[in-house]
Amino acid sequence: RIPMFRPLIQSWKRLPTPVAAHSMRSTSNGGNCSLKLANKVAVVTGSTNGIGFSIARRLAQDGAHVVISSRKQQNVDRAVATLKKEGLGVSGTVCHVGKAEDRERLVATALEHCGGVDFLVCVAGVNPLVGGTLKSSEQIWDKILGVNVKAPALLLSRLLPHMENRGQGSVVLVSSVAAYVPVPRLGVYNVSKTALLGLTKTLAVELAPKSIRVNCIVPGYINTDFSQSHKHTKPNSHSMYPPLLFPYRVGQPEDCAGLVAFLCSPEASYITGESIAVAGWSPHL
Ligand SMILES: NC(=O)c1ccc[n+]([C@@H]2O[C@H](COP(=O)([O-])OP(=O)(O)OC[C@H]3O[C@@H](n4cnc5c(N)ncnc54)[C@H](O)[C@@H]3O)[C@@H](O)[C@H]2O)c1
Repeated sequence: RIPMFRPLIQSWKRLPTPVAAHSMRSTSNGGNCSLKLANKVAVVTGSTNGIGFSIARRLAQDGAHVVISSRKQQNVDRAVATLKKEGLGVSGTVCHVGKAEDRERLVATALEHCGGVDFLVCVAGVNPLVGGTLKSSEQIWDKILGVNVKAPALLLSRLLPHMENRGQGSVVLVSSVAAYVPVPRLGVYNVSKTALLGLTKTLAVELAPKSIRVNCIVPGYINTDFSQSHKHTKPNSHSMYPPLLFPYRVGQPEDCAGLVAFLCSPEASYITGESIAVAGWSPHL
């Protein structure tokens, strides 16, 4: 009825209903057939450490083949070896997401090993400067926006034809609560993570006709190397940060991984354009 929504409605008709999603789980196809992401392929950027590694492990535990990537070969080798030892289906390649040739190699690796891609999870993110927005050089702006915002969109544009071929797909971006409550001295980083909320909404609308869902997770303080190096931004250590509702514990990478696994699963087949906080806190309060 409303022309703007017609492509969305048409594409939703092609998404599996909850009943169809349930029957997908009982499809018999190899040893992992009972796992909800069996026969699926996931590309995860920034996945040799921290939140990305935990997401890679969880998607693989749920039956997906996961293509691991980050900037250094030795880190990729270590992450792949660790997960293979756990009996999980993973492969890997070096990919600095800010480099076009690395993004091409990541796409090529996924296609070579797996023949297609169902999920893209963009975890890689940087904050090379602790300082105010207006004190940031053009180089800093380019680096932070290039890696955190532009790279997920450019990588997805290369993967899109291969995701479309699979019939349906799921993309998950990784923002930060700094998008809702700017952390003082993380100026441009705050801006980049806010931009990801907008990118999520725009891509969700643009890709719905292709049956690809786009959602965003919004971590709070999660215990990783990255957060250790930004300790001064920890909640409750700064009066401007919103109070945690679960002050007795710190967020763990696995808290993010569980949500990503859900967003990629058939159970989330009617969810798109959402940004969900994993923060022991909610921006809706
Ligand atoms: N840890 C937190 O408290 C927290 C909170 C909010 C958001 N985040 C976001 O979560 C994401 C992951 O953070 P983390 O805490 O797991 O960090 P981490 O430092 O533990 O891991 C980051 C991973 O990204 C990789 N990486 C960094 N730059 C890259 C690049 N240019 N190309 C490819 N890979 C790259 C690293 O090699 C590493 O594997 C980031 O986008 C970060 O902004 C983290």
